[in-house]
Amino acid sequence: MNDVTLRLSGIEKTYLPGTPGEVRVLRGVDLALRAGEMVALVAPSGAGKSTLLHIAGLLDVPDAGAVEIAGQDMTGRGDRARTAVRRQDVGFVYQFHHLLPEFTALENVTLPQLANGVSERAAQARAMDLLTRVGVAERAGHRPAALSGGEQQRVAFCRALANAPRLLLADEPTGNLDPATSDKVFDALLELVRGTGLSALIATHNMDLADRMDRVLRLEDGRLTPAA
Ligand SMILES: Nc1ncnc2c1ncn2[C@@H]1O[C@H](COP(=O)(O)OP(=O)(O)OP(=O)(O)O)[C@@H](O)[C@H]1O
Repeated sequence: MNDVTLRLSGIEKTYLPGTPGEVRVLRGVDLALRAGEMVALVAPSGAGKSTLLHIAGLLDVPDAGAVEIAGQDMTGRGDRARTAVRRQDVGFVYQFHHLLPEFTALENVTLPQLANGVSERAAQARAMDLLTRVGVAERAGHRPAALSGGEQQRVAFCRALANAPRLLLADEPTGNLDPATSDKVFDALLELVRGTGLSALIATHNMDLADRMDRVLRLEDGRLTPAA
């Protein structure tokens, strides 16, 4: 079905199988994320949300089950195909910004586009547009160290969306910010996402943010269930 951006079917993952340290993290995870849908992922610490986001974003492979992105079944696909789909269709944001420290905000949002073959002029124009929409245009020439935590995360969102991916995966994207800043940074994300048809799976401990998304799913005992 074309309106499903991310489909996970029967995903299983065990670390250190067959050893005393064995951890069965995912035990049959199913998910269908529709185009334009924003879903919150809540989970107790250590429940496996990072593992799940890495598998969904093609950074890791499951032991069993299938990952489909924009209708493409990635099962058994080689590194090149996985990297190509990841670069084009997936954007990541983490708790800490992971921006390149020696480059300005504008360059951090421009560079991923150049890697995808966009001309420098077009890439810079798109980067400025994204930075403007999240309210950090006047900081475009600054390096990450000269930005506040909230500004750094705004730039990180712009970078994640620079190549207009279909899927955004975020792991506690406002987790290191105070509640008021966290709220504003989340507003900035909604501003970027609105009307684009982008689907997002956003892990958060913040239930106020979770409740602002279309659905809330809980990862517990290796499975996803709708949160009460
Ligand atoms: N490479 C690994 N080898 C062995 N065990 C691992 C590995 N990666 C993760 N684990 C274990 O798997 C479980 C899930 O890890 P994961 O990082 O996915 O959890 P999480 O829900 O993101 O946790 P947190 O919210 O604390 O960041 C944890 O018990 C962790 O210790």
